[in-house]
Amino acid sequence: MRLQQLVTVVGAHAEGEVGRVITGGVLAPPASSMFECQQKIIAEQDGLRGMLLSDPRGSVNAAVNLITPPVAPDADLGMIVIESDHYPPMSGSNLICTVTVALETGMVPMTEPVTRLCVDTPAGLVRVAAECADGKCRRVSFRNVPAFLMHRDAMVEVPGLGLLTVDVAYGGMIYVIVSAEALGFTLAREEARSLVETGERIKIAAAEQLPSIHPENPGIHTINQTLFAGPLHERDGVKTAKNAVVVSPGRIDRSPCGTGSSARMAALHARGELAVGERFVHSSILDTIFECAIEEEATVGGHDAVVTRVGGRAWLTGISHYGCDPEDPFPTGYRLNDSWLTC
Ligand SMILES: O=C(O)[C@H]1NCC[C@@H]1O
Repeated sequence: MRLQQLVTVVGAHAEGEVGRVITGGVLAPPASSMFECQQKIIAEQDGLRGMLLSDPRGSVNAAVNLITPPVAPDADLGMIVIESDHYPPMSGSNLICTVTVALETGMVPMTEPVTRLCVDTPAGLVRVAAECADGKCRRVSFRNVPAFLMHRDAMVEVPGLGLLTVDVAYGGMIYVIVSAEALGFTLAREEARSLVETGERIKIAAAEQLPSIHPENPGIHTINQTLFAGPLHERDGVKTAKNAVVVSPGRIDRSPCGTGSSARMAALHARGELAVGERFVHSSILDTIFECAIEEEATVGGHDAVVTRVGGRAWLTGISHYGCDPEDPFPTGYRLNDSWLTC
């Protein structure tokens, strides 16, 4: 066996969404912030994304996360999220996987019944409470970076769909939020392919027509995911909604989407539909749930914002070692769009 770089990856999923975690074989570059660390990885080590998230070693249906030393002095670990087409500043399902893997493999000491950690991400510091028992991390909840609306009731012309009314909100990455009902979707599993095709079209049109830049970090810009929002219901006194987020190049987030949940809460709060302290149960296309709430109001670059908490569970699925034979013709992988849809 001749492998040029041996990368150790622990498999995990959060409420159905695969978020693998690199625990060895990759050194993060030195940087003065996690955002700079992310930018250096994009510039210098992007081959890792191709190698781990494309055929023949991986798949576009997963994300991988690199655990790094933190840059901020009061953080416990750093996290760089690598998705198939994008490096998001933050990701809820990936954070839940990363924390669960870090605790269950002993990279970070576990304290029962609750381990409190601060994770340094390109979006900022995220404080985490991990409920642990008998060596198992049972639930991870995190206080996300502030979420806010960037465009409210904006109009987007989408080829084949006409003029749509959408919101754009930031929850750790930038979402175009569209009513699922208005487009005839119930968010059932059988709709996955059609949701992906429609969602990618909406994302491309909205990204072009609704420029969106984070007011405090202009490096965070451009809509990169579509969130189909199901109707808000109240069940047993608790606000709840289903959603489906389309992750490029074209698949549905299997989890309820942590950053999308924060973005949705910002939009609901702006309309007076979700108050500070009120519970919000967000469910996925698989009917798995994230328990959410708005903890407090905030402001970001003059925008009204909310600080949200999102919680869910993750499970480890295995440990793999990946590498590349020096004669392998596909060192950074390849893609064929037979397994997803491209517009
Ligand atoms: O939970 C989240 O925030 C995400 N899950 C996959 C797509 C987003 O990164």
